[in-house]
Amino acid sequence: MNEKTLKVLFLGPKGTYSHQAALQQFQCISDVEYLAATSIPQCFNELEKDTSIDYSVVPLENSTNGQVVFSYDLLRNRMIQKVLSSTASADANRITPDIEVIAEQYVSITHCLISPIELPNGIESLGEFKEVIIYSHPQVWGQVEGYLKSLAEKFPQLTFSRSDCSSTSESVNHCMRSQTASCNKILHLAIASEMAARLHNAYIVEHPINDKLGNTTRFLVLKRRESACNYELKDYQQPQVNLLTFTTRQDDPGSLVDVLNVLKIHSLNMCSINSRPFHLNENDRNWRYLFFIEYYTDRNTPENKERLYRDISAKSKQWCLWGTFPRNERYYHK
Ligand SMILES: O=C(O)C(=O)C[C@]1(C(=O)O)C=C[C@@H](O)C=C1
Repeated sequence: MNEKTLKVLFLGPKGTYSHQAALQQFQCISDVEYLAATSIPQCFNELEKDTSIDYSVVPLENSTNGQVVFSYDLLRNRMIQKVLSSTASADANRITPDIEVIAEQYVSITHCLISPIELPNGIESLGEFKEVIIYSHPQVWGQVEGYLKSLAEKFPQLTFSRSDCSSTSESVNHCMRSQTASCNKILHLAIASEMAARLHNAYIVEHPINDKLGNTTRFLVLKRRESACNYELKDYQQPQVNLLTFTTRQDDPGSLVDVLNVLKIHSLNMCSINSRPFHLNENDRNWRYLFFIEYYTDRNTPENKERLYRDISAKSKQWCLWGTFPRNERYYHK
């Protein structure tokens, strides 16, 4: 039982997909205060700085357009900072980050084309304008590419432009404010969720407009490693997912395979691999990569965790385990 109100940070304002992920994650808890951050970096920074915040929910990847690079790079930067500041220890290659991943969440993405004003003929009303400016979060463009192309083909006389906002829900705010300040030949639209349209009293022109039905975004739930907060989702019925990042001895042939082979030796099944470029400092050379892998563990594997970690230390240059958390059953939904 939690005695205090849980404080949960998400990319705001209310009505973002991150907000939906946070609501899904903590729906079983009655006393939760949801706090809106203004950017993904703030979701990390505030959690680290403000010890009154218990959890933070951040997007990690989308089933249509892949990595949310903002989040990957914020994790990467934290590992690199630790590499630079860590002093020699018994296991010098192992880095322990200040934040930890405790859960994952999946939100089904149904994008809507949203207007601040009522359009009497729906989408056909666009023909009455000279210019249309569409606002959204940068991650969204790659999820609606086909739809925006067909819109431009349908209205060849119209000038379309795109403008990035800090989140989808913020883009609804933005188009409402811009429409009020704009001439009546320009229409300001947003791409966001139905919830965002409802919360801002805006009008849905068309939906769903994402190119792929079943489009889903995966979120991570973070906490400070030291935090004593005892809300935990230990679901041992599900396989446990381990998120690990590492750098390799890049000039040694086979150095990546050597790390991955450790999983094979310990009978561990890898379920994802990604990479991001990194520089240890400004003089560091280009084209170095930090790898993100996820692998499953359960009650029986690995037989010897300490041995696994020793083997990873021996084969990688630096590595860190961000967390071990249950596979969310929404992972399997289409
Ligand atoms: O802007 C939002 O609504 C968010 O929660 C962020 C975010 C993301 O960064 O991936 C989440 C889901 C959608 O794919 C688009 C944007």
